[in-house]
Amino acid sequence: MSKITIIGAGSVGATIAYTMVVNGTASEIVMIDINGEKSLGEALDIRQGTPFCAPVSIYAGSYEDAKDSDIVILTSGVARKPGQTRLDLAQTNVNITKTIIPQLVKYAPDAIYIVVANPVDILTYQFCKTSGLPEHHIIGSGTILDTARLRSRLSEYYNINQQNVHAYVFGEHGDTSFVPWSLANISNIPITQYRACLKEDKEVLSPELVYEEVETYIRKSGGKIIQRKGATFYAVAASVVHICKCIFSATDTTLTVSSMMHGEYGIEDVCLSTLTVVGREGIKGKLVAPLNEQEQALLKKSADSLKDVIKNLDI
Ligand SMILES: NC(=O)C1=CN([C@@H]2O[C@H](COP(=O)(O)OP(=O)(O)OC[C@H]3O[C@@H](n4cnc5c(N)ncnc54)[C@H](O)[C@@H]3O)[C@@H](O)[C@H]2O)C=CC1
Ligand SMILES: CC(=O)C(=O)O
Repeated sequence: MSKITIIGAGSVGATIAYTMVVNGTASEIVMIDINGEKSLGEALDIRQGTPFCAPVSIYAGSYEDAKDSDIVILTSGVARKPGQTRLDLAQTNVNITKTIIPQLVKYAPDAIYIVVANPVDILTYQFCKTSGLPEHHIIGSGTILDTARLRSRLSEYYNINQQNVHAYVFGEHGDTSFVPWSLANISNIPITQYRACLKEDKEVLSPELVYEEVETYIRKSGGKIIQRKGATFYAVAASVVHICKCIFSATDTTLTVSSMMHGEYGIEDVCLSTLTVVGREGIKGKLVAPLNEQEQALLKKSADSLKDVIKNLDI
């Protein structure tokens, strides 16, 4: 038996719920939204497809229904408008989260929390600082989505299975994110050497991969999708459901998710994404993977940029 509560039944919350039902991720899913009609409608629509899925109870509820949840997912908030940065959203969504935290802490004090609403690193920090819950139970989805975008882009470029691509996006889920290319490899071959190892396909891969272009593509992906269809929700839903699966499977898994820094890479008192081990109890630890000097400086820059935002917020 596994119970998940989703706060916010908008595009992201509803798509997470749907993805979970189709994947059989949980046996009970509660959807809570300030707009009760919306959560009722979404839960009903998803429920009517359940005869074709693994048994699941999915319903719209109130905070009381979050009781005994294993995982609570926070997607409530205002979404980015075209042209708006994630940080522009900060105080608005901090204020929304402020009203929600006391109710969640009251009914689901033992749950593992996954923060998805933006700006995700700031809201994860707010959750850590103000909820009183253990930090290892608070996970921001962070750059798991950016990492998925990177892996899918590299797999397209090299025409290779995404699962063979091991590359990560670190830092803020936002404009100061970056790829530590020194860690990136395909099937254990450092990415810088991979092209030279290819025998037949080199000509279809020209021009050569330009790392900066890939990073820009990743950073701009969310904004470009929002411009085209108004919101992003499929890839983030797949990413969040993957985090839940890692938790339920109790198999320790490395993910780039956001959590409180405590001196790793000399950074503290801010939440951002580095390689993190996630297991049944939430965050099990962080891997301080070796970064070169330039990468360490980029991580520090990302942390400083988040701290600059935090100091101007009323959390
Ligand atoms: N971390 C990530 O990788 C991603 C984060 N997001 C973020 O997720 C959030 C949700 O995005 P969408 O679902 O597209 O937005 P949406 O506008 O479709 O849904 C937000 C939902 O939150 C609800 N809500 C607002 N205030 C609430 C409150 N006080 N209590 C309960 N529910 C409340 C609204 O009624 C609405 O149904 C946004 O902040 C967005 O930027 C979106 C995509 C990726
Ligand atoms: C909306 C957002 O944060 C993203 O798609 O990256």
